[in-house]
Amino acid sequence: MSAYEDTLAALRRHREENRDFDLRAAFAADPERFSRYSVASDDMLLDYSKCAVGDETLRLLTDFADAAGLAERREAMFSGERINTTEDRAVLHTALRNSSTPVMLDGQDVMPDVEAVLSAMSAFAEAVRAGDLTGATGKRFTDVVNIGIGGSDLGPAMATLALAPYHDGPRLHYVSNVDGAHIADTLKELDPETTLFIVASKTFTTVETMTNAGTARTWMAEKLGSGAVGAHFAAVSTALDKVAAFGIDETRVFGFWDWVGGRYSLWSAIGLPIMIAVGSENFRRFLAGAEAMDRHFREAPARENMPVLLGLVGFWHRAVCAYPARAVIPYDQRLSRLPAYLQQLDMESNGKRVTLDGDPVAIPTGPLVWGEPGTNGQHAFFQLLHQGTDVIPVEFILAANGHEPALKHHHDLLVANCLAQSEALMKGRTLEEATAQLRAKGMGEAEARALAPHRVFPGNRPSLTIVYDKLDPFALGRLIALYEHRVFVEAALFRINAFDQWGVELGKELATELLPVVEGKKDASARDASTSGLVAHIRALRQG
Ligand SMILES: O=P(O)(O)OC[C@H]1O[C@](O)(CO)[C@@H](O)[C@@H]1O
Repeated sequence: MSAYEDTLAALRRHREENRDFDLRAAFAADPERFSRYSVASDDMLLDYSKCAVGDETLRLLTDFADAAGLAERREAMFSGERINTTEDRAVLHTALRNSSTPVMLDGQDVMPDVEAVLSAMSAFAEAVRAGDLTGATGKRFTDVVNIGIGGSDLGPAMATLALAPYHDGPRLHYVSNVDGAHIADTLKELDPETTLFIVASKTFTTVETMTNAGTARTWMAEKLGSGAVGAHFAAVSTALDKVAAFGIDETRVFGFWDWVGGRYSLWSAIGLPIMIAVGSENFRRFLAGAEAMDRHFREAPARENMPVLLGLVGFWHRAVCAYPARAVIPYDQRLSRLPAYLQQLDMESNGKRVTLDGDPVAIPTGPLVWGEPGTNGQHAFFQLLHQGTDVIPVEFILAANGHEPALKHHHDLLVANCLAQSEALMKGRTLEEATAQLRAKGMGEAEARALAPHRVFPGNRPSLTIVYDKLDPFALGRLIALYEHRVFVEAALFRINAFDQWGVELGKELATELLPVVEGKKDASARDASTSGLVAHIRALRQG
């Protein structure tokens, strides 16, 4: 057996031997449990003491990380090796927020290009913000519409909302869905004279984005004349030839590189709408936060390293405890798009079924990631987290301070609720406690015994909590980079390639084949019975 298989077997044995691990007992036995199983860097704290791990678990997990070659793989990423082997690409999103050393790729420093694009973005963004760059009729831009999908949408959309207190530029809108409702509802609110479109697509071939961009171009031409269109469009892409073919002037095109994965691209020119919203200085602070996390990830020893610990605990829950999902619950309304963003980051990266060598994986890989902000989630799905039959580890994210000092009582309630949920998941409520509570309310013995089982919480359910001072641009950059690196750590332990996404291809190919069938230009008889039955039903409804 290899060291990897050996340590995995040891981890599984350890899990079996500790099946009855009880968090309540662990806290009762060890007053130091919180300080032992939490780690801080500046104002950011990661508390994983409410997860069923101990020193031996962490020793085995770090041995496993060594056997999986985590440290070597991390170094390979930072130093520009082509670790995305199925696409033969380097993975260098960390270079986009690097402010110090040269970053070499194939013998060349990529930093001058990175800096040049950042400067061009800043000049463009600041001109839009100041009203120096205007639409065709000379009016300043009041609204910016980003047209993109996946990594060309979710990151900027999430960050724009997260940084709302810093948003002093034009209004931002995000159109992603090919459903015409999305662009129609957006355009309804807009004045073409004061609207700027950014077409954001790494490949500039994505059908949703190209369709929406075409519709936006037609709308603009119909409203202001075709000569006006150029002044109202900019683009972000790695495929500069395709942008030129679409007709966007090269002075309004911001490039990036194939070594930036779509879901890791909000630090690149894909972040242009964020910069227009909050200004280039705040965008630089956002990058600086990510860079601080990069340094921490690269340098801190495993037991003090937040992304490593988050990844080890995530791996423990998924691959050893076999929990199918994890919930990410930001107690921050402005992080309400974070779960959707993390779904792409995590599930498109680690939803893989073969190893780097192409062999079927022997362990479960990336979990289902989902969530909603607290406290809203409490009134929706927390019932299942507390009393459902599956154990779903929860990740709470919380700022100590809000941006509304006049509404401090709201923030106090928010914090109390967040802490209450992790306490409730851990402590639960026994049958005896539930029965006693009902008796104390004056309920008769028979009724109390009948109702008490419904009020039992098993408890002993794992959660971890990330706390920081305030959600400012630096803190957001650090938080996103923390999650990026956690995904990296888990991928290294799963021994999969986190940087390709072949699983999205088949559906795209079939959609291309099905379009003429839906349009009625081709008959559906060659499809399976279900698909052709659905096509027939839809056609009948369309004719009726
Ligand atoms: O930026 P593009 O090339 O339009 O791609 C959008 C998204 O589509 C995907 O390729 C998946 O279909 C994502 O990885 C990517 O972020």
